Amino acid sequence: MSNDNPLFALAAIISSGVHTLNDAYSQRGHSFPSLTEPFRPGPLDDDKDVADATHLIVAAAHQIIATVRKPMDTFLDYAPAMYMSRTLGFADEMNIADLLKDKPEGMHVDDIGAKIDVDSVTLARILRYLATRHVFREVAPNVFANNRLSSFMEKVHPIEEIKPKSLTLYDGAPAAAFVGHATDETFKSLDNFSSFVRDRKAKDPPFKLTFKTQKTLWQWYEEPDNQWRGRRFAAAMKGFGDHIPSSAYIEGFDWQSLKPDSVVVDVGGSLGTAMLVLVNAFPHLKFVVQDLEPVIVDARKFWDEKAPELVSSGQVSFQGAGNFFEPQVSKQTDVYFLRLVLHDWPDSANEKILNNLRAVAAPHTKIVIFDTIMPLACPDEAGPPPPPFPLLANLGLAVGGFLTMLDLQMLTSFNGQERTFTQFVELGARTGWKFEGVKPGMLSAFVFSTA
Ligand SMILES: C[S@@+](CC[C@H](N)C(=O)[O-])C[C@H]1O[C@@H](n2cnc3c(N)ncnc32)[C@H](O)[C@@H]1O
Repeated sequence: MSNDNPLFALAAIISSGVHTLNDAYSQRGHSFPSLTEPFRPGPLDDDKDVADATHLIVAAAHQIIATVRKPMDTFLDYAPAMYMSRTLGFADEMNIADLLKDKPEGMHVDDIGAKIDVDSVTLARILRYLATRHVFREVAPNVFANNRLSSFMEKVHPIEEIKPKSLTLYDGAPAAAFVGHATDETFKSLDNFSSFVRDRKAKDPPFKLTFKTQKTLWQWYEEPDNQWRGRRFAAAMKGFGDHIPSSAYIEGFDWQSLKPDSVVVDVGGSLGTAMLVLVNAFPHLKFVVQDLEPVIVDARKFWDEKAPELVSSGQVSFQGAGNFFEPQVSKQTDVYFLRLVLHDWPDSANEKILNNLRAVAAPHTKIVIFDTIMPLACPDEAGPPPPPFPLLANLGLAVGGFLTMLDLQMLTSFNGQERTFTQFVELGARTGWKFEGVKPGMLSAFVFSTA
């Protein structure tokens, strides 16, 4: 069987990847987690070899489906993908995963429907749509149970304590938080996606057009009725951040080279979760978490719980007056750190943010930017090494899938974007920052010095 043949080559990638996963788990005395059972954290969840093999399997499996399926069948799947968003959003709103928690035998739709006051026949149709796509399981006719995917949407609070729209509803529940965020404010914003893209002069993103506001998403989250949504967004961000290995932050910059008591300012830091990694690894440094005031209120609470001793010793401090479009209040800082900040804004806004930092920089100041690098779907000399034939250069759904989704999410919510390597370097050059190097990864670390 020739591996020049795309179908055989894809099948071989899947087969070899499955062997890698199986070997990795059996060497640890485990079997690969079952899709049927609820999610439990496992010893290899963050293992790099497992992640690499998984990427290849996912990229190849998706490509083999696109190859063998009749084109019309693929469009019948892709075009109505909104039902996936809507049914997931519904399951989250109705806390169905929480209702099914610890019930391996499942619940009949009559009982679920009675609990959430929804017609059981319609409910069965919704849950069957999801179960067909491996979210929930239909264990007997009209009886549904959690599986590995649906259980991952459980919230932390017991079902009887869940109150819709409460501030802490999504704390510690990143999957539910992401589902809620994507299927609520983002999904609604898509009503104006096409008109925004077709209007070449448009500055206001679909989000502003849909919600008829001049506020940014961040300012909108500060409104009393939306604060729970802002907190939900922070929970989703934290979940994403937790998937980035600590080594990415530790190795992304030569922190050890900084003198004792050097100051690192986390600009637009939200809760400052990235600083939690750095403060433990580099206790000779001081850290300041900067954001808008309401966010800093939450950040203080987060640190008071996680590491109160670092707050009382002054090693970690907070600045609520950290609007990055105003002159920077922490002047001549050693390092300004920006994680997933620049992708929220168009180039013009990024120029203001970086110019404001440049205006108060000392000659030795560095900026460290953690953001994604947008990979192309075709071979690219500036990109990562090419994957095995016939996979797409960005590994299709496995890697490019997330990044292209995030890029459109940024466009929809903020008129922001994920940027290519060259776009970052040029942005620095336009704002007085000289590119020094990049450490590529799930989040890449760009280092710039004063030009
Ligand atoms: C995508 S989040 C990234 C948060 C954090 N850096 C992280 O990686 O978890 C962007 C952050 O920018 C903050 N932000 C938005 N507008 C801001 C402004 N004008 N000044 C300072 N921070 C702002 C938001 O509150 C939010 O916490």
